[in-house]
Amino acid sequence: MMAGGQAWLRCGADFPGDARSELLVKLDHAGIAVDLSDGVPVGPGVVLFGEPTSDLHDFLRLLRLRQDVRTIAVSARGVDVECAWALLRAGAEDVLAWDACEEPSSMLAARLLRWLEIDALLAGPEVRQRLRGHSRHLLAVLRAAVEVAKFSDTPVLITGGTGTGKELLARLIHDLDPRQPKRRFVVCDCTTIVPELSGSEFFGHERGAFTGAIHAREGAIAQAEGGTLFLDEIGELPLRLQAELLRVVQEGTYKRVGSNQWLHTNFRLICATHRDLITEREEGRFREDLYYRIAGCVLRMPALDERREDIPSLVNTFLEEAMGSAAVIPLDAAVHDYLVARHYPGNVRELRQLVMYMAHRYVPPGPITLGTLPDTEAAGALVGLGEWPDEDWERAVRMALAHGCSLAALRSAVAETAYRIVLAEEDGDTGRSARRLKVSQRAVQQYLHGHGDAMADLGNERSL
Ligand SMILES: Nc1ncnc2c1ncn2[C@@H]1O[C@H](COP(=O)(O)OP(=O)(O)OP(=O)(O)O)[C@@H](O)[C@H]1O
Repeated sequence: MMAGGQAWLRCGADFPGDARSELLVKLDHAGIAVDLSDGVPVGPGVVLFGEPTSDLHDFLRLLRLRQDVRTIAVSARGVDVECAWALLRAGAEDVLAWDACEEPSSMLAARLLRWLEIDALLAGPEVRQRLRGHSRHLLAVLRAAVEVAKFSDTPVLITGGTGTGKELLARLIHDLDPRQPKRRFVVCDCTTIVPELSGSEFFGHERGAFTGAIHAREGAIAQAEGGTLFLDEIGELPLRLQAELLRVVQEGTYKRVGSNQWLHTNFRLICATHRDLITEREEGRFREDLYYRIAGCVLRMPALDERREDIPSLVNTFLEEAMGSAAVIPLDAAVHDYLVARHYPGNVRELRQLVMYMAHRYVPPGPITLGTLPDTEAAGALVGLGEWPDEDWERAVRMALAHGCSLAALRSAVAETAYRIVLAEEDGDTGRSARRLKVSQRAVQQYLHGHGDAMADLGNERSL
């Protein structure tokens, strides 16, 4: 028996018992321990159902809120396409019909084993010590990155704003690449490419190829042979060089500038850009054929504002880095709340610089207090408050009113959203959430209780 790990299984009363038993035997043979309890699922798992009821959809929606859960929904009989899409939208990662598959239990075991392998890598130091954060958005990207690194050599396109960690992610994909022996990770910044040198940075050149080419030189493509070529800011590459790069990616051949000899090459290509290449393509600034060659797998690094729950652990990481100690220095509650709520146009890089500055101003002992923040931050905080509620807020309220929403329903929708956001950002800690929401801890617990009940009910096989 091979070591597989643990998965969960929930089974509706209308799913055939013999199929369920067959699956349990298969998972056992694959080395997967199965959690059949009524508790809240953790990790990868399977929900077996006869009819796609609204309870099933609610169950999937609740699971989707948990970043560590991935679900395959399996119907006893064929599901129509519309129903399959609805289940995917609700939160399932895959939908199968038991009676339409040749070996459904083998398929499920193989998929769960793959997910368990990815989760084990995600939890390992190679990933966790480099890219900090545990938000749903970040974990989804990391999972996809681990999968493409380990199980394919597809070209990867990483998109996202400045400072979101695109280069960090590219290096991770290179390091997880199982190809042996390990070759180089070569970075080529497309903003620094000089078109007049005909891409000599990429292709290399022969001696005398252009004025100033005193010696022959290897380009980035030759240096990346057998390894990874990381083309940063690919959206800035001039159109003429895009055509030359296309041939390299398509045919695996290139010529050094000033040479007639075709050379063969083989490397993993990872590109990054802060631009929207689809718009660039539509507006004629980026070649469509090149886009499809480089975008085998597109990974979007989320902005820090989309994953505020990662801010406390990033702050700790940067404080440790700045102070050279593993001891966690407590943040004053006001500093914590300010850092979590602040807007970060420069994303993680901006947060890192801010924390580095605070570490340098901090005088121990005791927590880090508001006075440690740069003076410019206080001015920014006031501007932020003055601008709220803003146009987006008004538009949302107007829409809700236009749909006939009552004031009571609006109030409860706002409260519901605020509870959800703060609980996610505070990792479910009711004390900290209560403090931020300025309500009693009991109120937060009651909110959770209402939702927890739904989760427990839906986790119960009798209710499916
Ligand atoms: N998840 C993370 N955990 C720890 N540090 C991070 C994380 N994401 C980004 N950083 C840090 O933020 C900084 C910017 O990261 P990186 O250079 O990878 O971003 P980028 O998206 O490539 O930026 P740019 O587009 O401006 O080149 C680096 O100091 C990096 O270490």
